[in-house]
Amino acid sequence: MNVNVVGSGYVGTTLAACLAEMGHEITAIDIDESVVATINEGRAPLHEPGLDELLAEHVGTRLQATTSYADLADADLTFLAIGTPSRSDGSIDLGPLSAAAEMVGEALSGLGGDREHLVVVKSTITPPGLDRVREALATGLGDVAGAVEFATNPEFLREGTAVSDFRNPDKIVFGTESASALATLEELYAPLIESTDSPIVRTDPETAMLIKYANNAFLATKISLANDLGNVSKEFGLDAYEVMEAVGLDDRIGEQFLRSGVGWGGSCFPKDVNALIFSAREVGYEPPLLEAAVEVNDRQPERLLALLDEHVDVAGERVAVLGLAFKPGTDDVRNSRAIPLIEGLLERGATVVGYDPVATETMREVFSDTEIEYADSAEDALAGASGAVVATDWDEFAALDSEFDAMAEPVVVDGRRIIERREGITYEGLTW
Ligand SMILES: NC(=O)c1ccc[n+]([C@@H]2O[C@H](COP(=O)([O-])OP(=O)(O)OC[C@H]3O[C@@H](n4cnc5c(N)ncnc54)[C@H](O)[C@@H]3O)[C@@H](O)[C@H]2O)c1
Ligand SMILES: O=c1ccn([C@@H]2O[C@H](COP(=O)(O)OP(=O)(O)O[C@H]3O[C@H](CO)[C@@H](O)[C@H](O)[C@H]3O)[C@@H](O)[C@H]2O)c(=O)[nH]1
Repeated sequence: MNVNVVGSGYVGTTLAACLAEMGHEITAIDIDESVVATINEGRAPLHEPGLDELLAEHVGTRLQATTSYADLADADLTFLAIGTPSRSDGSIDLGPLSAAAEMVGEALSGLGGDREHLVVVKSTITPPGLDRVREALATGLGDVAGAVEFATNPEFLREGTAVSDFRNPDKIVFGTESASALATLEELYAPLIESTDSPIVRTDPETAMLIKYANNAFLATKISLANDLGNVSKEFGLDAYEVMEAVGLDDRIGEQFLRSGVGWGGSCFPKDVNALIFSAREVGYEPPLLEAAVEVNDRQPERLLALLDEHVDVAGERVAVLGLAFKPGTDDVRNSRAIPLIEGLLERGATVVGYDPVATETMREVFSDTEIEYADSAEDALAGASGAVVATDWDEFAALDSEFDAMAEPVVVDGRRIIERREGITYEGLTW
């Protein structure tokens, strides 16, 4: 099939590359010229394992990128994979997605005769927000609004494992309004459905999106519950991981997403849980459990820093922050727990030196070189530091050993349970 993917971020680029791998002809559209140029060189515009290889293979044959919407109508369907960032009140900013929907509508307004086109929202957007996108699309389409169908197909991939998650989904959710739209999506995904046997959920566009929000809300709340229980374990002097590993053996609970520590970050959990709370309040419902999940999460960084305070007064001292990305395997620092940790250290008057294997450049957009220092290695970050705080569970941190010997005061506060306890360091963690 001939497919447009509008928006070439983590989701759009992964979708475009994986659909090309499935044999489809893909046009990736982004307003950012540098993103488009990078893709056309056969490289990913962001760090995502496996994506460079896929793009190198398919760009120039089945996949090309452009900033132009001009040829949109030549395709069978158009995905919208535009960001839906949070506003300060927790609601989502529908501006970028609505603007893109209107531009797509305008580009499709030349559709003539009996030609039909399907517009599929891949972005995460609350059910009430979908009407805004429908309206924006209809505004752009003008007279030919009837020739375009609307559907949703929420995405469940994780950053850092986006390509493998896309290739092996736990489920595929189609939110459609007609049998023909459903048939188009099933034809598009047929190679994936056949190769993976993934369950297909067929529903309406709004329910599909609530499934996405409920999924993320459940996972974020599961981690917050693990953190709440982890804090109780710590206060009892017991090992939270030993407890939760055993709890996770219950099939009804499951072993995943029980790792307690400094909390959840990223471009999705904080944004999506807050958007769900905001939308629920708008229709008159206060969701207490979701509010508590956010509150527990917001408190974890300060709990971690309090452990450091017990050992060192960091005012005027150098403190290493190991890990800047919100999780390993990505250069994304959106809502990374490293951010409140760095803010807390700066408030205490510390000189912060951050290190991350891939996320230094993205974190530089949050904290400039005048606010914090950036080191080229964990070893350099630790040298002369009077404390180290671990914000991300990169594998390489598990191998750190003699590097701690160069610290001025070897106090290591582990927010991710990744550092080996060893002689010569004072180890503190939230979980034991
Ligand atoms: N990141 C994830 O892991 C993930 C997973 C599942 C769902 N989602 C959802 O998918 C959506 C996209 O997320 P993302 O992380 O890929 O976003 P992103 O910010 O990485 O990428 C968005 C891209 O859209 C481009 N863009 C903005 N306006 C445009 C326009 N008018 N026309 C063309 N391109 C335009 C931007 O330049 C950017 O490259 C969000 O709603 C998000 O919640 C994200
Ligand atoms: O046991 C755990 C598991 C995760 N985390 C943290 O939770 C955050 C989110 O991790 P993860 O879910 O792996 O990453 P995301 O890429 O944000 O993926 C989530 O958000 C995406 C965007 O909506 C969804 O598509 C995915 O299904 C959903 O897992 C990170 O800060 C992790 O460090 C923990 O603290 N403990």
